[in-house]
Amino acid sequence: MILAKDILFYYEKERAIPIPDVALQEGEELLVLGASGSGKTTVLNILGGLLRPISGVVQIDNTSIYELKGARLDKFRGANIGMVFQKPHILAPLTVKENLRLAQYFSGNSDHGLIDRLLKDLGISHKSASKVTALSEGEAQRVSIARALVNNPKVVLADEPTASLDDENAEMVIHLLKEQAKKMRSALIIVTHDHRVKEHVSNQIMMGGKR
Ligand SMILES: Nc1ncnc2c1ncn2[C@@H]1O[C@H](COP(=O)(O)OP(=O)(O)OP(=O)(O)O)[C@@H](O)[C@H]1O
Repeated sequence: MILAKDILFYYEKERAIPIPDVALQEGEELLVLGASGSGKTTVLNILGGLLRPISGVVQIDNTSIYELKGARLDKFRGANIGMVFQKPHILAPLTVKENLRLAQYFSGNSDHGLIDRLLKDLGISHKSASKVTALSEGEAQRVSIARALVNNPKVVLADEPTASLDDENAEMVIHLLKEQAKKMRSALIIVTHDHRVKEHVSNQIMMGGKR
């Protein structure tokens, strides 16, 4: 489902960032832990097709994503990879539902029933016509989860999804992320330094090599 192997990456040649090999099947989960600056965001961006490695392979569903160029890579990403960030990346002038429809539109997907199902499962159906500026942080992060899942992706990648949330919302967001990824049989990778997440995902690796 997602495989990363023998990745070499650096921003400056003399300081390579060690990138762990990853191999997850559908429905499996992985937590990548590490101190600030250890390279967690870097690894997630490499896995998500946003940052081309110097060498090595990233395969999603048997496609070597960095063999795809430009628009083909963008299209593949939209259809197969869902991303959740620390702060929700959703478009402020649009409503919740418009944001989700737009994400589907860019992937040529018109499964509007899935949008309704996700909003219901995530407990935000009543916010579907709200502008995203009118949402609480926990609600906005639930919209981000819906947006990440709206194209039924093979892989969901979450970068510090709980960092700006209080304990109650952090717990809910992790629970919902796991539950929805499992329901779609998506592989789920969360990178974080938030220790509240540790007890929720047993498959863990530490950036820098410790396990
Ligand atoms: N665009 C860049 N150019 C040069 N160096 C960078 C760039 N982005 C990140 N770095 C450096 O690469 C290293 C890894 O950064 P990265 O953001 O992946 O770490 P992180 O573990 O996600 O950190 P944090 O938990 O603080 O977000 C850091 O030393 C950082 O300063």
